[in-house]
Amino acid sequence: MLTADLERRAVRLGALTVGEGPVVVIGGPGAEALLLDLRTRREPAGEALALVRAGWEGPLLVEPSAAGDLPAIAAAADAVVVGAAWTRDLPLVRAAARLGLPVVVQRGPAATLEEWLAVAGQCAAEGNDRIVLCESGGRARVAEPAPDLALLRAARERSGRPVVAGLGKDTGLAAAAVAAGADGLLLSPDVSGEAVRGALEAARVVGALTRPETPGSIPAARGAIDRVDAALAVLLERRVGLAGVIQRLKPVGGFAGRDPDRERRLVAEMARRAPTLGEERLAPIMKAVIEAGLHVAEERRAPDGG
Ligand SMILES: O=C(O)C(=O)C[C@]1(C(=O)O)C=C[C@@H](O)C=C1
Repeated sequence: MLTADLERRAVRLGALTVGEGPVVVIGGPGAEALLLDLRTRREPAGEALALVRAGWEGPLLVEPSAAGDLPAIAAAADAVVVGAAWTRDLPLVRAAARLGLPVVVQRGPAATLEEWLAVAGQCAAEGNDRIVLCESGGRARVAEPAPDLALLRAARERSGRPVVAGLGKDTGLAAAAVAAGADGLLLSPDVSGEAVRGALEAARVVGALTRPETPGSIPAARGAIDRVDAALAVLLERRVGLAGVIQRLKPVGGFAGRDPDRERRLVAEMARRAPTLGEERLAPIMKAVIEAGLHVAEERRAPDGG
C-alpha cells in the first residue's frame, strides 16, 4: 500500500506540472490548460481538436465522446480525461491508458475511494503511471455536483498521486479545495472568464498560505515568491482598512494617538509565527506597515477637514 511518505508522483501535462509546485487551473479560456469535452461537440474529434489547436498551443486535456475519438486525441492532446461516465467502461479506460498520454481519472459519482483507485490501477496495469485523479463529487446534496474534499484528501494521501478538484462552472469551492490539498482545479470548458480568474486567484493566494513549495530554479522560486506576495498584498489591503476603522473609533486617532505598547505586543505576537525574522527584524517592517496605515487614514479624513 502506498503511503503519504512516498514521494508524490507529479505529472506533466504539456508544459504544466501537476502535483508539485503551484496549484494549476484547467478549464476554459484564461486557464493555464484548456479542457475539451468531445461529448459536447458536433464535429468529428479530429476537426474539433484542430479547431481548438488553431487558437491554443498550450496544454490541452480532452475527454472522448467514444473510443473512436482516441486516435485523434493521441495526435493532438496533452492528456486524456477518463470522465466519470467512462469509469465503468474498462476497455475504454485501458485503451485511453495505452495512448501514451497522461490520464485524468475522474471518480464516478457513486464510486468509493477503493473503486476509484482501482480504475487508476487499471491504467497503471497498462504501463501508464502518469495518472491524475479528479474528484468531482456526486449528486447527493446539491443540484450541481460538488467535490467531496475529505475524499479528495484521502485519495491524495492513499495514492501519492496528484488530485484535482472538478468544480464545473461553480468556483465557489475553489479556495476550500486548494486548502484541502487539491493539486489543481478543473473547471468546465464553458466556464465564465470571471470564474476562471477567481479560481486562479484562489490557487495563488490560498496556495501561498497552505501549500509548501520547494522550487528548484530561479523562475520557479520567483513564481513562489510572487504567490506569497499576492497573499501578503491581500492581507496588507485588509489591514489598512481595519487600521483606518480603529483610527475613527479611537478618541484620539492617527499619529497623535499612537500606542507604542500595542505596537510592541503585536510585533511580539507576530514573532511567534515568524521566528526566523524575530522581533528585531519584524519591528521595522511593522513600523512601516503601521505608518502607511496611519497616512492612508489621515488622507481619507482630510476631505472632511478631520
Ligand atoms: O491599535 C491601535 O490603537 C491602532 O491605532 C492600530 C495600530 C495598527 O495599525 O495596528 C496603529 C497605531 C497604533 O500605534 C497601534 C496600532
